[in-house]
Amino acid sequence: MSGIALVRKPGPRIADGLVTYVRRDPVDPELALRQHEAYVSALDAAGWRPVYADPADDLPDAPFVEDTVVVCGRLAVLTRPGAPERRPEVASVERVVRELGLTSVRIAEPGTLDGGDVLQTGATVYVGRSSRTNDEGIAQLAALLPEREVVPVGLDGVLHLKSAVTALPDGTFIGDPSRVDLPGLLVPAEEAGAHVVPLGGGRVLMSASAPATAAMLRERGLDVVAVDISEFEKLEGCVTCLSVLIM
Ligand SMILES: NC(=O)NCCC[C@H](N)C(=O)O
Repeated sequence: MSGIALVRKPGPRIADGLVTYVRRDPVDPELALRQHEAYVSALDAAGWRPVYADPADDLPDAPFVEDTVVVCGRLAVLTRPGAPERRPEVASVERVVRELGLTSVRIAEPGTLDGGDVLQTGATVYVGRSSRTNDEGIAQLAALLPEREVVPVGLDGVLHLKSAVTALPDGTFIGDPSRVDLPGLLVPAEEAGAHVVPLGGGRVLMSASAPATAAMLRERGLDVVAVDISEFEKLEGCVTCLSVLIM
């Protein structure tokens, strides 16, 4: 597999990132930076060349780049994040996607959309109706992707759709049926086991905090690469939200 991994380094204010559904735990910015480097190295080793958005050290949640852009083929849909304090993250991501030659379009007020709510699999795009993503944002995304079927999904008690469910390379959903309104879920052994980044072929990236789920997926024949992202998990981040993979 070869493509680009859009990422952004965490800054010194990472510990001030938003928390919504979890209690605030202290975050170590130095450790976060080292974990981020290892995360990027794992993507690079799997053939995803890192491209960095400009540092945004005054924006604590800026390393969670996934929320700012949804890439579908050569189209980059710049989001309008549901949390107003995250909206200034988008401009620098717009510059990068333009430099990469993607066509960029945007979600406009009063729509809100976080990329963490968007799960693409085949020709279907599932979008979580969350505290960050509203119906107007979902309608705008659907209008921007006329060749895809956009399916809204109800959520309960989680930040984003992909906090609760992702898709394995064969299209099987892995996630928590008590949190997300989707049928036929493979239930992970740990909460973080719901977060899988397909890296190409049978290889997937997962958090080191889901070892039993990793074992389960290895049993299914997948090649699991695990990375420790504890500092980002304290801020409700997961392996999916730290990058946007672009073919
Ligand atoms: N896509 C994601 O799961 N993003 C995680 C964002 C975490 C950040 N602290 C936030 O609340 O926006």
